[in-house]
Amino acid sequence: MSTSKGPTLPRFAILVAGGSGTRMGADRPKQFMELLGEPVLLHTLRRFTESVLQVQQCVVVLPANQFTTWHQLCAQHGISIPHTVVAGGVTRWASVRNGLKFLSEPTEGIVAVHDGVRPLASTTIIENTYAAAAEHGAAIAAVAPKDSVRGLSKEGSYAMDRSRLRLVQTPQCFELNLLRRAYELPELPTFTDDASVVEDLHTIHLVAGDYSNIKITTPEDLVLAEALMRARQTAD
Ligand SMILES: Nc1ccn([C@@H]2O[C@H](COP(=O)(O)OP(=O)(O)OP(=O)(O)O)[C@@H](O)[C@H]2O)c(=O)n1
Ligand SMILES: C[C@](O)(CO)[C@H](O)COP(=O)(O)O
Repeated sequence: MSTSKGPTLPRFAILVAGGSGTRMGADRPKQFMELLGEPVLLHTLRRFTESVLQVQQCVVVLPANQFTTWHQLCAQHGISIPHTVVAGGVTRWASVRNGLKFLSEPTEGIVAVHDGVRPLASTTIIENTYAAAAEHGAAIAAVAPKDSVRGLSKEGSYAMDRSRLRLVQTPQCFELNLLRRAYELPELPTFTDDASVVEDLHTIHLVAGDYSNIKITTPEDLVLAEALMRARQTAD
C-alpha cells in the first residue's frame, strides 16, 4: 500500500513496444510516431518515470532491430531517463515474458505492465493501480463502455447488458512473483492482456481507468491523443 512515506513494496515497470503496428499501417513503427514533437514511446516512458511514482526500474521492450533507432531518438531528444531495453517476442505475451525475465534480481515488489503506445496514462491511474495491486495482488485499469454493445450470434446479433462489461486498459499491476508464476504457464490464444494470463491463479481487481488513456492503434488515435495532450497542457 502507498503511504505518505512512499510505497512499501518496490515498484517496477515493463513498457511493451514490441509490436508491428499493422492496424496503423504507417511507414514506421507507431511507438516512434510523433505526438507534439516527441515519439509516442518517449511520452509513455516519461509517465512511468515521474518521481512521485517511485518506480525503481523501468524495462522497455522493443523489437531488436529497433534498438538503434530508439537510442538515436533518445539522444536526439536529449533524454537520459534511466531504463533498460529488452528484445520483444512474436506476441505481446512473449514480449512481456522477455521483459519479466530481465527483472530476475528483485525477490518481491509490484510490477506494472503497460502498453508503450498508451502515452496518456495519468499519474493518478498509475499510482492507483500500483497501490491496488499492493493491496489485492492483481489490479488493472478499466472503464465502462460508453456505447451500446451487441454480441454476435448465428442468427445475427443480440443486445448485451453493458453495465456488466468493462473495457480493459493498461497499466496492469501485479505482485511480482504472481506475474512470474503466471508467465511460466504455456501461452494460450485467448491471452490478450496480462490479466487474462494471471486470472486462473488470482482474482483481478479493477481500478477506475480513464477515457483519455487511449491505445494508439489506428491513425485517428494519433489525432485524438495530440488533442488530449494539448488539453492537458493547457489545464496544467
Ligand atoms: N509482439 C508484440 C505485440 C505487441 N506488443 C505491444 O503490445 C501493445 C499492444 O499491442 P497492439 O496495439 O496490438 O500493437 P501492435 O501489435 O504493434 O499493433 P497491431 O496489432 O495493429 O499490429 C503495444 O504497445 C505493442 O507494441 C509487443 O510488445 N510485442
Ligand atoms: C492490453 C490491452 O491494451 C488492453 O486493452 C489490449 O488487450 C491489447 O490488445 P491488442 O489486441 O494487442 O490491441
